[in-house]
Amino acid sequence: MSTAVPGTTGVREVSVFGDAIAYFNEAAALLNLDPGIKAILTHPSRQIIFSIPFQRDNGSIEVYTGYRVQYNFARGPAKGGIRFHPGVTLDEVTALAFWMTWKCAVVDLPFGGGKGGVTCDPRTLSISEIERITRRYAAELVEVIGPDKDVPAPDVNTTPQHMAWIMDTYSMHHRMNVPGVVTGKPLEIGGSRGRVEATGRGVSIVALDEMARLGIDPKGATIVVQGFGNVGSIAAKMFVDAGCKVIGISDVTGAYVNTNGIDVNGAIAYAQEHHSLDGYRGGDKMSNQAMLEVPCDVLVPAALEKVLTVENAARVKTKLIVEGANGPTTPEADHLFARNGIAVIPDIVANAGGVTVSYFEWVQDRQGYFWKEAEVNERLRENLIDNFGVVRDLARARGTTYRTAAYMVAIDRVVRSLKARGVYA
Ligand SMILES: NC(=O)C1=CN([C@@H]2O[C@H](COP(=O)(O)OP(=O)(O)OC[C@H]3O[C@@H](n4cnc5c(N)ncnc54)[C@H](OP(=O)(O)O)[C@@H]3O)[C@@H](O)[C@H]2O)C=CC1
Ligand SMILES: O=C(O)CCC(=O)C(=O)O
Repeated sequence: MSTAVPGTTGVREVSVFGDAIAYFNEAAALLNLDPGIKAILTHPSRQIIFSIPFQRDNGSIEVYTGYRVQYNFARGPAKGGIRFHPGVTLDEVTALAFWMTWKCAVVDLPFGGGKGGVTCDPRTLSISEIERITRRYAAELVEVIGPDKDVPAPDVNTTPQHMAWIMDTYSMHHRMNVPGVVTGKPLEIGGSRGRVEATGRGVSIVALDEMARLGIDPKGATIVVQGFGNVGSIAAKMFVDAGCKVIGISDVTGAYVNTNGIDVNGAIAYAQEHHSLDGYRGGDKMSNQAMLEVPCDVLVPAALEKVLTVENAARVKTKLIVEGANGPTTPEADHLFARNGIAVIPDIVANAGGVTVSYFEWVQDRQGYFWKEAEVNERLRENLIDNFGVVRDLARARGTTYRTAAYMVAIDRVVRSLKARGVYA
C-alpha cells in the first residue's frame, strides 16, 4: 500500500512512518485536534542526513550514511536512541523519533523526541571500525546534540560502549567533560545504575500489572519473547523472576521453543559466550514467524518493526501483547487484535522504562549525585504504573484501545506545551 509520508520524500511503499501516523490520526480525531496543530505534529522538526567516511582495518575507505531526526522539542530537548542496522532509513528513523515524542510525553518526561541511526551491518565490522564510525557520527552532530538540545542513547546494536565513545568525542570538541550529552553510559563515566536493565524491567512491570487485571496468575503463566538483546533477554529474565514460564525466545538466527520452560539464565549465558543463540539446544528450533503463533498467555515482540501484520495476526494465540520493540504491530493487525479481544500494551508505554531511567541518568549527571539502584528501580516502577494508570482510565472512559488512549494522553500533553510556548514562536 502506498502512503503519503509528511516530512520525507513523499509517497513510498510500506512506510514505517506512514503506519505511525495512522495511529496518531486515530487519537487526533478523538481529540478533535486543530488542523494547524495536527500539521505541526505530523512533520518532523529537523532531519539530518550525513556521510560517515571511515577507514577499514585493511586501509580501504568506505562511506556510510548517518541520520538524526529531531522530531519535536515542545516539552524539552530531543531524546532517543541510535540504531546501527542494515535496515536503517530516513523513514524508519523519522518514525522512531515520532514515537519518542509520544513516549516521553506519555510517561511525563521533560523531553521531546529524537532518534538516530547508521545504515551498516555491525556483524561485518571490527570493534575498532565500529569505534571510528561512532566517533565520526558524534563529530558530525556536535553542534546539534547536547544536554539541552538532543540527548542520544542506545538502541538496536548500540551499547554503553558506543555511548562512552560519543560522550568522549563530544567532550573533546567542547574541551570539557559533558556526561549529560548521552544516556545509557557506563557507570564509570556518569551512567545510571539500573539503565541497562530498565527497558526490560519496564516491560515486565507493565505486563505484570495488566496480567493482574486480566486474572492471569504470573506463577506458571506462559511467555513468548521475540528478540534476545537488551530488551528481550532482560524482560525474559524478569518474567522468570516473577514466577512465569518463558516458553519461547529468539534472535536473528531463529526461535527456540520449550513448553516446559526455557532456562533463561542459561540462554543468556549461551548468547553471551557465542554472541548469538545459534546452536542453542534448550528448545526446539523454529522460525521467528512460527514462534509468534505459539499459544501463550503473553507475547512480547522485542526485536524490530512490523512483525505482527495482517498476514499473521489472525493466527496469534495470546491474551496479552506487550510491545518491547518499537512499532512491532501494523495498524491493520492492531485492529484485528482489538476485535479478537487481545489486549495490547503499546510500545510507547511498554518500552518506556528505558527512556525513564535515561531521564534519571540525565538528572543525576546534572546534579553530579548518583542514586542507589533500589531508588532508580522504585522511581521507575512508580512512574510507569502511574502513567499506565492514566492511560488505562482514559481507555475505559472513552472505550478505546490502550494504544489510542496512550496517544491521546501524549498528544494532549505535547499540545499543552506547544500552546504555552506560543505555537508559531
Ligand atoms: N535498548 C533500549 O533501551 C530500548 C530499545 N527499544 C526497542 O526494543 C527493540 C530491541 O532493542 P534492543 O534490545 O535494544 O536491541 P539489541 O540490539 O540489544 O537486540 C535486538 C535483538 O533483536 C534480534 N533481532 C534482530 N532482527 C531480528 C529479526 N528479524 N527476527 C528476530 N530477532 C531479531 C537481535 O538478534 P541478533 O542479536 O541475532 O541480531 C537481538 O536479539 C527495538 O525495537 C528497540 O527500538 C525500545 C526502548 C528502549
Ligand atoms: O533511553 C533513551 O533515551 C531512548 C531509548 C530509545 O531509543 C527508545 O525508547 O526507543
